[in-house]
Amino acid sequence: MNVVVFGTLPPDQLARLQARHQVTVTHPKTDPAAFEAALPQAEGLIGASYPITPALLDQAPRLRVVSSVSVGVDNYPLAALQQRGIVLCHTPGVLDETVADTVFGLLMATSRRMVELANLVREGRWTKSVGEDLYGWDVHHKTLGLLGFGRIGQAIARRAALGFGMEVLYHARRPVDLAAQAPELVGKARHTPLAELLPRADFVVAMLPLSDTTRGMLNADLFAQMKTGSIFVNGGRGATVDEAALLHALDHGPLRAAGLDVFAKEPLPADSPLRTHPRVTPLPHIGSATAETRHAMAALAVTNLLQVLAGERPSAVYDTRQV
Ligand SMILES: NC(=O)C1=CN([C@@H]2O[C@H](COP(=O)(O)OP(=O)(O)OC[C@H]3O[C@@H](n4cnc5c(N)ncnc54)[C@H](OP(=O)(O)O)[C@@H]3O)[C@@H](O)[C@H]2O)C=CC1
Ligand SMILES: O=CC(=O)O
Repeated sequence: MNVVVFGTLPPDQLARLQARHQVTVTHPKTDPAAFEAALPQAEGLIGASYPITPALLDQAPRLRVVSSVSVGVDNYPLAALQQRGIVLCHTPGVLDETVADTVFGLLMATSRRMVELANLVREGRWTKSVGEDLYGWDVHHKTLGLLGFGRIGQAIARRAALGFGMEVLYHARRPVDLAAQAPELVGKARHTPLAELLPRADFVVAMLPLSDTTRGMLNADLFAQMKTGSIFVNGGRGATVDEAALLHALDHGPLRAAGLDVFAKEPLPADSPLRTHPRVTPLPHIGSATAETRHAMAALAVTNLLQVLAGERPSAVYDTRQV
């Protein structure tokens, strides 16, 4: 069958596809015409970081499966896929611990001002012991408020509660049955209404998917409810945050600082104030970007695609009826 890769796969994973199917590798960000030219024959699509629109699906009448090399599915038109009976696969689970490491690292780097102080050393400004003006703030034994308590949120909670002695409050639409899903967090993480979580948390970490229900969810009202001097970290999706409201909360309170791995527009535009804000630690969307984890994601995405084209149930299918 005809498989179209959009983006790059590791050579061994590309070879798995080529052993079974006719494969066309395209790079739609730099050559959208070549990608679109391959769509009419495509039975499978595999790739990441490129929005697949209903108009693109219209050009792919033979398409049976879209396999994303990501866990987030906000680049895909869920209703249009559902209507056309096209299976959507993604990569849950294999990246949880790596993303949790990144997000917790970003939280620590932001609170302890590590990037700012590393720059001080690099720029030859380390001339004496740092004074009060450059002190950071403790992380251990503080209160963490998690927005989103799924696979990755729970992995962050384990680091916070079991490693750093933090109290963990979380917000999700439904409480999680900890005894069944995360017994190590029983008594250590608590489903908490936002009205209680936001004023109590020293660190608010958003680990939310982007959907119709979360777009712009972190708005001026929510930032205004956060504790004075708290730190906001976003590891989910940039568009869950109203960035103007975030900047206002940094400049006029209550936020002390923010650590951001994701932005409403990526790469971050040159004129975004978040790029140079002195109390923002920005990262270029590197949550899962380790050699091991990116390879595991590609391998799972290839497995998913091969399974669907073989008429089997894929290892990780996304239910496109979800919101
Ligand atoms: N920075 C990076 O590199 C990475 C970012 N991500 C992002 O992280 C997201 C989360 O991944 P993962 O943990 O695997 O996803 P899960 O689906 O396991 O968890 C999602 C969590 O968000 C909650 N949630 C969803 N909608 C709402 C809502 N409207 N209000 C409150 N809570 C909500 C869910 O609970 P409930 O449904 O009960 O509300 C659940 O707790 C991904 O979708 C992706 O966008 C993922 C990997 C890497
Ligand atoms: O942002 C990364 C993902 O896997 O989703």
